[in-house]
Amino acid sequence: MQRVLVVEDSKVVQQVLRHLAAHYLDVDVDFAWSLKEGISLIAKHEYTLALVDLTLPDAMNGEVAKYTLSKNIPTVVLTSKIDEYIRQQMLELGVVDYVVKDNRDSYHYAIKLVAQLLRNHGCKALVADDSVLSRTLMKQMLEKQLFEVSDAHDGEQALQMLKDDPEIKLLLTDYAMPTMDGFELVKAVRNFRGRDDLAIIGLSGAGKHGLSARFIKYGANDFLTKPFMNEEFHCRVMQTMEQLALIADIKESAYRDHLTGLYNRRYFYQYAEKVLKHVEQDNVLALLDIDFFKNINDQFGHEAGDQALKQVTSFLKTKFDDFTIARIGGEEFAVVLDNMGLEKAELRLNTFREQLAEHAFSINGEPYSLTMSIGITPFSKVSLTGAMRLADKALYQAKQQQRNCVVSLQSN
Ligand SMILES: Nc1nc2c(ncn2[C@@H]2O[C@H](COP(=O)(O)OP(=O)(O)OP(=O)(O)O)[C@@H](O)[C@H]2O)c(=O)[nH]1
Repeated sequence: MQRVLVVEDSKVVQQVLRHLAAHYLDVDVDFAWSLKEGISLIAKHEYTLALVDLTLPDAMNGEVAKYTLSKNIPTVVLTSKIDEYIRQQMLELGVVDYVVKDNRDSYHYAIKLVAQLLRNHGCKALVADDSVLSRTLMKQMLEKQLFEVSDAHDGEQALQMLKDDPEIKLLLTDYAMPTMDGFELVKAVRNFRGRDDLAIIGLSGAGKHGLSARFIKYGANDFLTKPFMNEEFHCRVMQTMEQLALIADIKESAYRDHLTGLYNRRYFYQYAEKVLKHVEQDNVLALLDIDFFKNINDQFGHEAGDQALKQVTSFLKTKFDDFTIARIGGEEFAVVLDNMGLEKAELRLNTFREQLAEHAFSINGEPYSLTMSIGITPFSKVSLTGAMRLADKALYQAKQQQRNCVVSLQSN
């Protein structure tokens, strides 16, 4: 679990940071007022990252940053003033970045920077450059931003590494390289890794006009001219990774059902097609539908119906957390039980059905019981449309029988 330490002596600033951290950071955050308090927290916990004020009443000369860095905690510094001397001092210390506290947005920027660094943590990056010096420098800079970095000495090697490791999320590539230059590399990589999946930043020496535009046309997200300032490198990488994260968020929300947070019908169809294509083993498709759900809406109102749907979702999640669950209709859910034969799946779903019927749900604070009818079918050998048709037919039969039962159907 990631953990962040914030050391800030101003009451107002700490309050603002607490508020922003609660909103943007999904990790444990500890706050300290002084170097002394910071030291005692560091003795107790392991920190992924520290955000510290450069001057504190008991540490006027950046001692807090020196201390966190000496404990190998990547550190972002907050400073109320900046000049070339302070800047150099901080770069020499090895801080990840500094944020000047000169306007209201500074704190917002600082916390968003921490959020991005936490996302970088363990994320894989690749540097492709034929110059050892340049490669080593960029590797170090990326490592400071918490990436897990590997490097390649030319385009061909980089391409192979990207083919072998789909977990690489950032590529920094020089233009001039033997065997395959930066343009060829970007073009080749974009054939199998989209902009939403891999961020690319192109690099080249100064004075090569037009390279930036060509890099971007071939599919790079951004461009840097060498030599670059530490801060420029840092900002470009951060911004590019932030865009990648935003796209991932948009994609994720397009695949989620707003009310329950489960996957939606669109995701379910794409996922199920993938399972069909790639998995040889037995899979079972189950369609689960709440019985007489309309009664809840009619009796207690739509809001209460929504609450019931959320409660059923939580119940489903506790019982099928190893499997993909989707809400594919109003009160209809689908579960793919992959790697499970029909008999075992039927047993498991029957147990679930009994447990659900005995569970005390709550509507407007009053206990309420629910049941579900379930239709299941194996679907390794039939098409998804065929499987959906069969599972739907089985569910219909379950509704026609006594409800609160599992019906299984197989294709001939
Ligand atoms: N509150 C709420 N109700 C929904 C939502 N989506 C669908 N419904 C309601 O779910 C009810 C489904 O009713 P029916 O199709 O008659 O099914 P049922 O009452 O569960 O009866 P059986 O399925 O035959 O057991 C309708 O009243 C819909 O308005 C939703 O997101 N929230």
